[in-house]
Amino acid sequence: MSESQPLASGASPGLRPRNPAGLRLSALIELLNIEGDFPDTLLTGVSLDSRSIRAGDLYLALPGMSSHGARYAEAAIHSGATAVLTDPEGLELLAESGSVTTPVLVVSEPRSWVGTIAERIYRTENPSEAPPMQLFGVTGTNGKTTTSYLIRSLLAALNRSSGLIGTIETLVGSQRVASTLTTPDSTDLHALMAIMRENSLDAAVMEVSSHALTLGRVDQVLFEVAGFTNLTQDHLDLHGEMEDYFAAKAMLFNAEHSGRAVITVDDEWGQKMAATANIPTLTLRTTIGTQEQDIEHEADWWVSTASPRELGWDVELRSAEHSLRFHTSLAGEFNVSNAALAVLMVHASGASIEELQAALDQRDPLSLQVPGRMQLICRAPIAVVDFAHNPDALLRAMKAVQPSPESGGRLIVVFGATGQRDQTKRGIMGALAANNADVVIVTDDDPHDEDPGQIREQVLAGALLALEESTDRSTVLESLAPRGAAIDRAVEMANSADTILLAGRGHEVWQEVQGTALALDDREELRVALRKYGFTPEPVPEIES
Ligand SMILES: CC(=O)N[C@H]1[C@@H](OP(=O)(O)OP(=O)(O)OC[C@H]2O[C@@H](n3ccc(=O)[nH]c3=O)[C@H](O)[C@@H]2O)O[C@H](CO)[C@@H](O)[C@@H]1O[C@H](C)C(=O)N[C@@H](C)C(=O)N[C@H](CCC(=O)O)C(=O)O
Ligand SMILES: Nc1ncnc2c1ncn2[C@@H]1O[C@H](COP(=O)(O)OP(=O)(O)OP(=O)(O)O)[C@@H](O)[C@H]1O
Repeated sequence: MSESQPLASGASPGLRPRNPAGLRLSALIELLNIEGDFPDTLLTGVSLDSRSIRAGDLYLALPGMSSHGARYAEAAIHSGATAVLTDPEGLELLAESGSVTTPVLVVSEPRSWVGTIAERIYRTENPSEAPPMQLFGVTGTNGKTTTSYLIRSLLAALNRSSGLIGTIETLVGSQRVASTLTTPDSTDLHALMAIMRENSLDAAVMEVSSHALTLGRVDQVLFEVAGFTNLTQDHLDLHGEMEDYFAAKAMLFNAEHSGRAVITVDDEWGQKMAATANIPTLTLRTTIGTQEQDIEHEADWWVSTASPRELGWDVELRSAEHSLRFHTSLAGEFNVSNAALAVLMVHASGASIEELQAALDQRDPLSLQVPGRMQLICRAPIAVVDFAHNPDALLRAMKAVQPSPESGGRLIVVFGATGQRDQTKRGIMGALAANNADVVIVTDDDPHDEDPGQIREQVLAGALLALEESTDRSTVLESLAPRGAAIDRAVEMANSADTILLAGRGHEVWQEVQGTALALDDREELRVALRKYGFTPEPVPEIES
């Protein structure tokens, strides 16, 4: 690859509100209930990352997993921080360096104060100029991004403006910033919400990751409606066990964080989530074709029919009293679930059935392209780029594009696994691919600092084991890197009846290898290869990522 750039790890969106109320240092000392005799000053911003500090900010020097923020206090002060809040370990580090001259406040658990402090500093000075917004929070292993885009589009069809905070991008009024995290740090999040209020947006739609819930990134954020998609294996590097992963997600369905919930109860985790939630909850069953007699009060709403139309679906969503019909252009049964959840979350926020039905009929708001999510790049062969990067998503994406036996086409899958993340999913994904595709090309995803060859070996080992155990599969297995070469190989092997699925990277345009970001966009690599072998890709959408 010719293009590369150093990674801006921990970089924040860096956007700030115009008129934050700020917080006096004396008021902060009172809030924290600590001693401190410093000249008073108004803190006008706050960050826990020295690289995004501005003049007049409070720098939060927190302990992290790889370092302690106190090590960056000098840089923060150089950038204009007027005070530092840290823990006793941070104080020791500052004393060792001896160069910090600004007021230093010390509490035992500074992380638990981040949300409160950020919320206070970024409160809008004159609330009448910034009316409150409705907040929507979506959590779950898969489907957060897609559901968030669908909610935003449905709100627009109801003439309600909204901002978006998620994996792909942050949309604030007319500004669009590429995201580095799914849910930003609490300090950035409160700043973004303040900007959205200043822009008089009616609502904000946000993805809430389990990392965010665990690390307190959504502290002091009260969602009007929280939604749950599903829970399947991922992120066990952080959470260890599925039970802990569940417990992290469950924090959202608590009165401290949310007013109401819509919970998909297709699997046992969803049912457990609904049983655990201590807020008013609507439950949703999205297994296609569920009938009223099957459901026996197990869910408030269910998908009674979903009929394929082109690549998407015509859907009927029912409750004991009501029904809603909608169309979505999104491929894959899982997108019926995402669309149904989006519709019910907007309903739970106050939109009536009649209003919703009119908007769904007149504006077709659930038909859109989410960048890198089941994105159709070519029709012959069918070539799709998808963000599936965990076992459940990969299986569902393969099922969604599986050629019919009559077509005579094969399914060719290209994917890899991320380095320095949940290693246990690698072999599982290899086995799933071997059992569901005709050709599997194992390649690199984001290896981060791990040896990419070793990651490929682990994926391949799972695939080989699955084939050994199978009596009737003759899947072709290849391992090829770099990723561009694997994509080229997939297209070289394809004929126009085949289907190619590039899974794992979706909208991503940089591949992280040993601290360097290499330019790599699956969609572009695929288009280049398709043209090279004489196929015709679809036109490139106006905004792709
Ligand atoms: C595992 C994890 O979430 N780590 C996050 C965490 O890092 P950390 O607390 O361990 O921080 P550290 O690197 O030890 O540094 C200590 C402190 O020094 C600060 N620092 C560090 C360097 C510097 O130059 N200046 C500076 O001030 C850091 O901001 C931090 O406060 O706090 C940092 C600052 O808030 C985050 O940037 C960092 O996210 C990293 C980049 C990350 O990749 N996180 C991913 C795994 C993540 O959060 N993903 C989820 C879910 C994605 C999904 O669902 O697929 C997400 O919401 O994005
Ligand atoms: N409801 C769903 N159930 C299972 N898989 C899904 C669902 N929705 C989407 N997927 C799959 O998961 C991939 C990621 O989808 P999406 O970006 O909407 O989820 P996400 O929760 O935001 O993911 P991440 O947290 O990794 O950003 C999709 O590309 C698709 O393969």
